[in-house]
Amino acid sequence: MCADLDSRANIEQFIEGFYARVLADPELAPIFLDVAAIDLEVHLTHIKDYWCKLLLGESGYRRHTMAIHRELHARRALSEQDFARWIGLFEATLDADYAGPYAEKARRIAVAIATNMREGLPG
Ligand code: HEM
Repeated sequence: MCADLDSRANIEQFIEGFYARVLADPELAPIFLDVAAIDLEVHLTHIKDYWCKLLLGESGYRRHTMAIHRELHARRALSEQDFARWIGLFEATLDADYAGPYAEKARRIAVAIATNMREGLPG
């Protein structure tokens, strides 16, 4: 049976699965590992808090996501194709193991934020 994204434990597991795919992607992985040179553990903590805020209403995440992507975009332009890949991997992770109202909410939010983010970046 598929799990829903209705608890922190399930959201954390989903994010681990999503990042396994992102960091195995030949186009997206270098943006995280070379351009941003993330500290994976710190980054994953932020991402997990972010999705727990969006889906569960938790208040742990208080950072300026758009400004972070604007800075990133200035160093390495984030293209339409990059966003399509990001969404594709997000949805593939959902479709493999998750189902239910929270999983569908995550899908809708991810697509909406990706669209807004893309439209909010210059060029
Ligand atoms: C082309 C698509 C995307 C790429 C390549 C991308 C890449 C990145 C990278 C490299 C970072 C780390 C930046 C740094 O620490 O300097 C980051 C942070 C983050 N991204 Fe994205 N991103 C994309 C789309 C999205 C979307 C659509 C969302 C939301 C639905 C999102 C949410 C976040 C969050 C919450 C952070 C953490 C920021 C923090 O440190 O607080 N990203 N992203």
